Amino acid sequence: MAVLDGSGLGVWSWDLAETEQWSTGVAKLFGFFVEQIPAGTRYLQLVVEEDRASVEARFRSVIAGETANFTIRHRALWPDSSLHWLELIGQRQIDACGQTILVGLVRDISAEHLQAQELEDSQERLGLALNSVELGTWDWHIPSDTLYASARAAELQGITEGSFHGPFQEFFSCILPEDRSRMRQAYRELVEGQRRDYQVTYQARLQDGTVRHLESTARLYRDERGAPLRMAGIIMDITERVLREQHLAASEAKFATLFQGSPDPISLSRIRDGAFLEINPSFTKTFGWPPSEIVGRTAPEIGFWQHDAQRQVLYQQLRREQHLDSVEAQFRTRDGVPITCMVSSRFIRIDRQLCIITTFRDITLRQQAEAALRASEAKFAKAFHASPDAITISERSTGRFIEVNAGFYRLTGYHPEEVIGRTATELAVWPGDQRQQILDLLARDGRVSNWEMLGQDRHGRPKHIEVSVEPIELNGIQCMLLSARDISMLKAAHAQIQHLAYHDPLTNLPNRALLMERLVQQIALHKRQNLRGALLFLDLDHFKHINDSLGHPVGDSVLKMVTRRLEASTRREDTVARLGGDEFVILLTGLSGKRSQVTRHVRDVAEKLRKLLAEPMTFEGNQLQVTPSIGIALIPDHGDTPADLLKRADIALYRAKDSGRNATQLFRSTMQEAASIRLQLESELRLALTHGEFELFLQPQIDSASGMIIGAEALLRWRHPERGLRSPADFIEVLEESGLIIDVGDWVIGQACRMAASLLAAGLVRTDRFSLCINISPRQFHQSEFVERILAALEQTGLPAQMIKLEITEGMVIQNLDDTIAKMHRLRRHGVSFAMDDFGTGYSSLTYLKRLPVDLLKIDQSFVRDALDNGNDAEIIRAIVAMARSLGLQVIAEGVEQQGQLELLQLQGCQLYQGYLFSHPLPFTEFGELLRKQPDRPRK
Ligand SMILES: Nc1nc2c(ncn2[C@@H]2O[C@H](COP(=O)(O)O[C@H]3[C@@H](O)[C@H](n4cnc5c(=O)[nH]c(N)nc54)O[C@@H]3COP(=O)(O)O)[C@@H](O)[C@H]2O)c(=O)[nH]1
Repeated sequence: MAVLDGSGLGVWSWDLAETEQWSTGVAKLFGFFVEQIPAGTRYLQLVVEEDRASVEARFRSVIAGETANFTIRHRALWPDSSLHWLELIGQRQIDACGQTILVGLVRDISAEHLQAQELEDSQERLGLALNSVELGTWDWHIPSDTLYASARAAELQGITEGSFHGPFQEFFSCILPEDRSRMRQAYRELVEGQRRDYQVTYQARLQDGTVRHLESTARLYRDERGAPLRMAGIIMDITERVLREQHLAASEAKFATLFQGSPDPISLSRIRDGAFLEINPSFTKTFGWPPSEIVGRTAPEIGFWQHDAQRQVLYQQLRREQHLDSVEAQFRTRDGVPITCMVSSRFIRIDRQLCIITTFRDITLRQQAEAALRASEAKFAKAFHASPDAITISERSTGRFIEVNAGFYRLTGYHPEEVIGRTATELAVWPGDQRQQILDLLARDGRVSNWEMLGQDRHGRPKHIEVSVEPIELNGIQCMLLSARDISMLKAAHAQIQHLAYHDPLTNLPNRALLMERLVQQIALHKRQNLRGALLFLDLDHFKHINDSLGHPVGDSVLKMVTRRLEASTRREDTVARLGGDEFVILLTGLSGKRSQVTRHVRDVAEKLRKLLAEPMTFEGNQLQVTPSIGIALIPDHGDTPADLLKRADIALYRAKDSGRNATQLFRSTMQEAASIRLQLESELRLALTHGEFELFLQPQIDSASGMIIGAEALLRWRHPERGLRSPADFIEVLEESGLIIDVGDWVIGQACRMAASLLAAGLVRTDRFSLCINISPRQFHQSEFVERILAALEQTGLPAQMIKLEITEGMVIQNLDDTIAKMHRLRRHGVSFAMDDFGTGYSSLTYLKRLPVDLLKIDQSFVRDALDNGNDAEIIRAIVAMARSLGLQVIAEGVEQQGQLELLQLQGCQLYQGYLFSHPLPFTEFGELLRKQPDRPRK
């Protein structure tokens, strides 16, 4: 007992007969010496009042036999008022007397209790702290797979009945499958020592179906062998944070999408140093800088702003107002192109840096468009007021004038102030329903272009107007912009042109075009009505002579007189037309009856006309007589097209002329054949030129005094593939009439020059002793570039100009004397000389011969032919020779076939000659041979 007392323990016993025994130790444990405890003091009396009932209840339950052993903890208030915790560990026993007693050992557990209390307090505080941050705790005993989780942890895991005690799997059963493997992996790594801490986030699906985001952090404890023993950790609800982060991420994604996808340029720049942090693709597209060239640099560095002062002003405004909204500013692109933008800016904090986000809207094009619009409006106003045309703007519905220009005054005589507010109807500028017509056209086509109308001015004077109308909208009112041009003069001019196009200016008769139109109509009409008609093709015999000898004014008067006579003797329904020159056509229409009757009638008319025209005319006191030749074609007998009828009347006319002129001739089909043959010849000649069937023969010209060849005449030959060599006498006329003589003549000139140049080069001739005569046709000579052609041929062949002599005829000269003389002089200046061919057969006028720069006269062979028998011809030869001598000209006779003719010529003083007597025209090589045989031929 003393041992127990010494160790601070006491022994207490209580027999239920009310006797309690205390050891000294027990008394001490209650703060007394044992002798201080009065006899009969009960254990319960020393227990603090608050614990007494529970201690007693416990005793009673033991006594009642509910349990044999008991441990009771209670407080005891010591006499010094200090409170102590005691533990009574006892037992129900049966003593020797067979009585039930309670025996117990008492010890002071105040220190233990305090410790436990402190632990409890500390746990409570921890619990409170964890609860306050809503953390749950868990502790897993790994070997036994027993997990303890706080109520909060359990609640977070979706377990609602307070704290959890059970297997690990059960606790974490609510984790979504996709997170489980991550948790396992983290645990594995923890166990394997790859990581020190275990921290996983996962999602737990709660019973109501909602998902909660949780984060669990834990530590692993190992036993002394290092095997996993325990894992303890906390669970935290991070749902709000995750959702916030997700929201933030979504918002950032949205921002990034907007930033990247914005059609407007956006930049993000840092306030601290003004450096660009980011730009979007549209910025690059608009301003040209890629991010790599701009990020980290400032606007002034890259020269972004056109005016740095503007940048500073706007920055101050942004600071003041905290925003900039659609402010206009001027920038420059990477290439220095100025751009105007509307900018909007905001401050924004990114990564704890204060930045400015700015959006730009390029309005350069808009501004340009606006400027263009303003310019266009100004131009329109200028064009409106300065236009020579009358321009009006009027309301479409009412016709009221809103604006008119000065041109309107010029057109109508109305001043703008008299017009504005009034309608076209009131002013009667568009008589009738013409305005309505315009409106209808406008409704149908959307616009009116070049529409001809008849307007009138304020005095009622009619005007031909051409209008164009465009619909326009002015201040929401549908209007029309009408421009009107006075085309009265144009119309008159057009009518005049039309008249001129269809009439001959000299006689005012219908011309060929009008005749052809009328013919077309009449042919159709006659066909329908089974009528007949006739075409009389008429020309004046030798009219050219009148023109040439009496001059063009007289010729014109003759033509006018002929016109008057023709018009006077034909019906109104007939047409008298002039085709040109002295060619007239009379179209007789509406003839009925048999062909023979009509033929007779037409012949009579033609004969009457012939006689009428053949009557003398008096001009300025001089009497003149012209006779016509008339060819007749019957409609429809001689053709059903204008061209056929005209051609056949022409053929008949040709025949009338052929038969001696001053005659009328009705077309017959046999005449057509002759015309066809001529046509055939023309086409063959055309081919002959392209096929190279033409040749030049040379006929020597002789000086009878020396017997030497002093020149030659180049004469054309056609080597026909079937008909052999043909003389130009057979075809020269066709060449002339068809115009082919131009091309053939060119060939002749070129070939003659080549031949002469070749003879010269061969040393067969000398420049000063030989000239080659080339026949020139009237048509050739009258080409405007005739001189140039001759000179070109000389240049191409290198032939000295004095070696050619151009043969012209009197008729050719007389057609246009001044032009002829001018051309001859131009060629003469280059050394070309001229021979007058067939002299004596035409006018042989001394007057013009004196003016012409001719060198040689050729006596026509017709005089030479009969000179021996006909004294008259011999006399003519003598006169020509005398004339040549007096004019200082050379003279040569052609067609000399007989020695007698030559002697006569020599007797008359003509030494030079050409003719079969000496030689026929020869091919080039033979002519060369002839030259070679000359006794005194020039040496090279
Ligand atoms: N525009 C061109 N006219 C040319 C050209 N070549 C010839 N002609 C002209 O053709 C007409 C016919 O010429 P052609 O048949 O050659 O007759 C010429 C001589 O062959 C012929 N002649 C010469 N000597 C005699 C003779 O002794 N007796 C005789 N009966 N005839 C003879 O005379 C014609 C030459 O005449 P002319 O020109 O008047 O000197 C004729 O008008 C040629 O001019 C040509 O290239 N271009």
